[in-house]
Amino acid sequence: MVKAVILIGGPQKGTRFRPLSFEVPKPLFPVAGVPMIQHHIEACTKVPNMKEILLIGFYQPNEALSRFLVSAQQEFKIPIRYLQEYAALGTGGGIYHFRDQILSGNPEAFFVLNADVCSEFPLEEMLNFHRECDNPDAFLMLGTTANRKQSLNYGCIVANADSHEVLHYVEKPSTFVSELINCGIYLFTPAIFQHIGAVFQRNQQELLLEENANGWQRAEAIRLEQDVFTALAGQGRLFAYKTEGFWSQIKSAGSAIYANRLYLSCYNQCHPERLVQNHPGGPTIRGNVYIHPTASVDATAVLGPNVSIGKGVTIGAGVRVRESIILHGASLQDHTCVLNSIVGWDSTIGRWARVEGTPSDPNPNDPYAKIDSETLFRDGRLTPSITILGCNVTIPAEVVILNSIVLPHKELSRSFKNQIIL
Ligand SMILES: Nc1nc2c(ncn2[C@@H]2O[C@H](COP(=O)(O)OP(=O)(O)O[C@H]3O[C@H](CO)[C@@H](O)[C@H](O)[C@@H]3O)[C@@H](O)[C@H]2O)c(=O)[nH]1
Repeated sequence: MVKAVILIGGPQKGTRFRPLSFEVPKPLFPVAGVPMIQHHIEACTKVPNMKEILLIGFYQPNEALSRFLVSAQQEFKIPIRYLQEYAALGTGGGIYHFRDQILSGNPEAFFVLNADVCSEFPLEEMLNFHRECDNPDAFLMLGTTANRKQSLNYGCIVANADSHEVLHYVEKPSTFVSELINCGIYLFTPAIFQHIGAVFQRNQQELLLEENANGWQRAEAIRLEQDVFTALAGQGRLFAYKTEGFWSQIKSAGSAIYANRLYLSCYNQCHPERLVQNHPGGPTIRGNVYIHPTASVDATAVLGPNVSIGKGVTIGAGVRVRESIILHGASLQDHTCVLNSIVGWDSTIGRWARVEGTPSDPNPNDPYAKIDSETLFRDGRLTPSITILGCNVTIPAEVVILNSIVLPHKELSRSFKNQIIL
C-alpha cells in the first residue's frame, strides 16, 4: 500500500498571497472551484492502494481546516489527517518528526507533495516508473523543463539521460545549472528516513559543540532540498521522472489566476461536469467556466474564459467577467466588468463599476516559460498585477479599480489605480 503527505506549510509563509490568506489558510484557497489542495487529494485517491493522506504543516488547527478535512474524507472515502508541527520544521523536518505516523501500516512507498503547486500530478506514472526501476529503494522526484533564466528560482536537477539518475542537485542556484527543475512532488520509500535521520544526527552533533544552544528545534529543522537531495545526488538513489504535463507554482495571487486557468482546462477531460455550457435562458459562456450550483447568474451576463464563480455569488444583468475568481458570497451588481481579478468573499461591486488587473502570465511564445513570482514592488512602485479585493470590500457604482490590492472590510468611495488600499 502507499500513502501521501501534503506539505501545507503555515501562516507566515503566505505573504505574497495577502490579503486573501487573512481569511483562509492558503492551501484552502479555491482554485477552479475547489480548495487548492483538493486537487492534490483527488490525484492521490486515484492511485491504486492509497491508504491514507496526511497534511503536515504548522497552522494552528482551525475551523476551516477541520471542516475541509471532514468533507474531503466524506467525499473521497479515505482517511485524511492533519499533523501539526510544533514549529516550522522545513520540508524534511516535518515528515521526519511524523515518520512513525507515515510508516504505520507499513507502506511500501509514500508521495510527498508541496501544497503550493498545480499539476496534473502523474502519480500513478511515477509509481510505475519506480516499480520498473532496478533499484527498489530509489527515490523519485518529478521534474519539468523551465527556461534558463527562470530555472534559477527552482531546485535544478542534472540527470543522466538514460538512467534518469540525479547526478547533481542545486536548490535555487545563482548561476545556470540545468533547465530541468524540481516540481516539489516526490515518491519516497521508507528508507528516506535514514537519510533525513543522518542530517538530524549531524545537526544535533553540531549543536552539542555550540555554547548556549537551545536546539531541539534547530536540529529537527531539515530542508529536503538542500540537506537531503544535494547529498543523495550522484549516489545512485535519487531519480528524476520528467513530466510534459502542465505544472506551475502557486505563490502569488496572480499565479492563482493562472492555476485556475490550467485546472479549468484540465476539467475538459477529467471533470467535464464542473464546466458550465451555454444553454437557453442561461448566461453567455465563453471558454472554460465553473459556476457553483448555488450562485445566481443573470441570463444577460457574459462569463469567461477562465472564470470561477463561488458559492452564493450573485451576478447581475449585463455583467462581464473574464480571467477571474469570484469568491463565495460576492455580489457583482448590474453591468459591472471584472477582468484579471480576484473578488473576495462577501464583497460588493456597485453598478457599472470596473475592476481590472494586469495578467502576469508566462510568456506565451516560450513553451517552457513559468509564471514569474512577481515581487510586490519594483523601483519603489507597485508592480502592475491582478487586482485583489479582500473579503467584505464595497466598491461604489461607476468607479474604476485598476491594478490594486484592497484590504478586507474597506468601503471605497472613488476610483483607484496602482495602489494598495490599507
Ligand atoms: N510542513 C511544512 N511545510 C513546509 C515548511 N516549509 C515549507 N513548507 C511547504 O513546502 C512547500 C515548499 O515550500 P518552500 O519552502 O516555499 O519552497 P519553494 O520556494 O516553493 O521551493 C520548493 O518548491 C519548488 C517547486 O514549487 C522546487 O523547485 C524547489 O526545489 C523547492 O522544493 C510549500 O508547499 C510549503 O507550504 C515547513 O516548515 N513545514
